Amino acid sequence: MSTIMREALMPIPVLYSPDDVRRLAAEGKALLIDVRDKKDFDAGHIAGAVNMPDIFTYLAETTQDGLATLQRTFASLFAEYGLDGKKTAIVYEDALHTRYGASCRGYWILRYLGYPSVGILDGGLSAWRRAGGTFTTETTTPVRTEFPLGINGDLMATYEDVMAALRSGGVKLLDNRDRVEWLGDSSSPYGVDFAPRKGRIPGAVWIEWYDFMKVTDNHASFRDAAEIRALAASRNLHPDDDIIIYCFKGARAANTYVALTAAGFTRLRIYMGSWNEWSRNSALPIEDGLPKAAAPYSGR
Ligand SMILES: O=S(=O)([O-])[S-]
Repeated sequence: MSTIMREALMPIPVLYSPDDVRRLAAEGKALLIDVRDKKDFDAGHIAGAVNMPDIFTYLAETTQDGLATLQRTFASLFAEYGLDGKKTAIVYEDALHTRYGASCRGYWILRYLGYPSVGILDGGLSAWRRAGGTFTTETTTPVRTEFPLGINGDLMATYEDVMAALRSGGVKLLDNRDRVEWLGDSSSPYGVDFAPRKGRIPGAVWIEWYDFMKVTDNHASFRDAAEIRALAASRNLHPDDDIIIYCFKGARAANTYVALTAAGFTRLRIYMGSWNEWSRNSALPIEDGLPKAAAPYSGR
């Protein structure tokens, strides 16, 4: 994709090309947010960027307290880093397919918190480098500001929403984790036994998150809208469907959220607690063993 994603179905820009980012930054209209680990950030980043690895590492819970903590934590971090509602927040990672969708998680969290203008560096630093973008080791000291909080609750699914979806049947569940997690051979990307149970949420269909992208010469970009719709349709997911996406902790889900939104899906939520939360609550049902290919949940 060459520049800002301009699908007619997606009027608000989400993906910003390196040129777009360079221009916005030069005009003082962007705050760049680097979601990589500190050591990677320290080794070289885009001038003016701030480092927020917590965007990727934070483990969310979707209880009332968990959501309140998530909102408080990130509103405070973003205030600390100078997000005042006027600047466009541009989130970036190494490449769209190498950090489990971390930049998309940043995008989604900012939208959930109601930030008015937020985008993702399309292709991450891989695209930036290819476009001749420069790097610096100099750090910027952000000026704390007031973060304009206004929760966009329609984007979030809680574990209770997922349970309600299992019972009512009207909502579709999309699991986009890596194959080993879907098959129940591993509980997480952090290790086979990082979480207490392996398997999947009953009735979910699976599309591995990588499949929404194409990779050429190590450079990942989202497939075009028609390909994404066709891929989704192969699992009976259609643009008007009410869909909850989950992964292990919401980053890959956010990457797929961006892909599906670009393809015209309008009723998407992310279950931000995802498998990390679900698998730790033994009262919540799982399907283990080999997938039954989205058999309906039988414990209504
Ligand atoms: O992508 S992830 O949040 O499951 S690590």
